[in-house]
Amino acid sequence: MVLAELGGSISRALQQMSNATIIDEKVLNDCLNDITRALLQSDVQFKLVREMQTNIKSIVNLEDLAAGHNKRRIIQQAVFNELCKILDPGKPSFTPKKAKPSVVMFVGLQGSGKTTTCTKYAYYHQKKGWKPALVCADTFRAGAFDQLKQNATKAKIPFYGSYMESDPVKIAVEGVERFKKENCDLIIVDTSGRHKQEAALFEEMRQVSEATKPDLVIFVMDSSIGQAAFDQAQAFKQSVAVGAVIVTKMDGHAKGGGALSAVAATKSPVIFIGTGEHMDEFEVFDVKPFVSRLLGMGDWSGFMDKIHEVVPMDQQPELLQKLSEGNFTLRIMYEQFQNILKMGPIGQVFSMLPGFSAELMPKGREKESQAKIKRYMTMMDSMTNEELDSTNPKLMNESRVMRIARGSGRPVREVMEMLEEYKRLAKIWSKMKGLKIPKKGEMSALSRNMNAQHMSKVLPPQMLKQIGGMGGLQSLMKQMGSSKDMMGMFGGGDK
Ligand SMILES: Nc1nc2c(ncn2[C@@H]2O[C@H](COP(=O)(O)OP(=O)(O)OP(=O)(O)O)[C@@H](O)[C@H]2O)c(=O)[nH]1
Repeated sequence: MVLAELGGSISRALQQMSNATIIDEKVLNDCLNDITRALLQSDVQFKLVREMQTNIKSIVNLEDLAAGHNKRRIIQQAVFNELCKILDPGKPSFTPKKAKPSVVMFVGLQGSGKTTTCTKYAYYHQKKGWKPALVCADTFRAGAFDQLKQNATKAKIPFYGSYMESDPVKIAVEGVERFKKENCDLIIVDTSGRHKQEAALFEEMRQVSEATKPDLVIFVMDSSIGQAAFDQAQAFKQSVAVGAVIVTKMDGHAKGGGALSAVAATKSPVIFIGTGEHMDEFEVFDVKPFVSRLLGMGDWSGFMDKIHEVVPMDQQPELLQKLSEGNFTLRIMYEQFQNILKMGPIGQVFSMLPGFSAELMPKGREKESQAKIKRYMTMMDSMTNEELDSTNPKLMNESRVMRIARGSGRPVREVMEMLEEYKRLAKIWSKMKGLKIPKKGEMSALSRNMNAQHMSKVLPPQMLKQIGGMGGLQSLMKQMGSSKDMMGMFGGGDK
């Protein structure tokens, strides 16, 4: 996401300043001007940037800098604090409680990603043991109900809506009542959008809100709207009691700075960000780790959380067993691809570690490899169970390859390429053969080394070099304390 570029620009400005032999007012001003420019280019509202610049200048004491204190740290800390201040409205949003019915209403312009986000929000909670339900009160856009129905069905979430009824208030009330009776604890109401802010939209929102009395109204904003973010967020806040913000499409070319403006305009926190079209491309938004990452200061807890979140713990012992027997099948490859996709581009995950920035992965490459993984998965979707579970490379004869190519609509060349990739991975994983499976809490040095060895083959060479080669990787993994977490990244574990 382009916010990484903002982080890079700020880091460069700080670096340039700390390279200067004498820090005088001019050097400090140049540094702050560079930071200001970077923020404006990322669509942070002009007024906010101005305020921030003034605040930093009043906090940073030139004498401290001249006295040889760590200049970079002092300014970085001031920038960190100011960015956190903008993103933290000072009070948390309403948090629904499990097993107690809450109504959450979603509002936003058409195309902001509202309907998709409703389902992502429901799915996120469902995975955590909630009983969510979706109500489609969007009677304005033809096809809105079908879209919600499709998403909800895929995620196995109960839904309510109507093809005949044109009154959104009536549908919203009926849906909320029904799901309250069914003991759902998170009732999500998707409302209509319009292409632009207009009176009819705001009036409809007010009516739905009055009739359903939501515990929380979430404003969904497309991160690519740029400098318009502040005014748009403010307009919604003036019509309904917006209590939280979700910023979508943070994976795209959006500059993302609009998130800061939306918080300032609504005085409500960003609670999640959307990072893709898929159901699980949705991340909890935490101010400090986010800003920390932005400034290249690392986000240790985010890294751990991400890994824990994507690794299906219940699958780990079974998987490790198969690997220790040397059985790396296409199905296992498919499941690992699923993990990688859930985790986000690997470079993005590594950017959460101190000292690693998203710039480490050549820009654009992560997307490319993600798209390739998705293509491979499409081809594997056309395979039979026998093919997916076999460890016999000879099974994949010409006619099978042709059939898979036809079934998935991909060229034969790509199927061959995917099978080559499988062979490459199978070779790497074959090193796990004979690995003694440690009992819970008994992660041995041997398995730790195996992990480091395995990781060294999977990491892009330039990343491995940056870590300090094999030795660096091993000590990094030791520092992380639990090698289980690193194992988990590739689907293994020490259960
Ligand atoms: N890349 C990316 N696309 C997203 C994200 N969230 C939503 N989208 C896409 O944005 C488009 C619009 O999303 P919808 O959910 O239909 O938008 P909406 O705001 O509900 O639109 P209306 O129902 O017409 O008001 C769809 O193609 C979604 O797949 C995201 O986080 N990243």
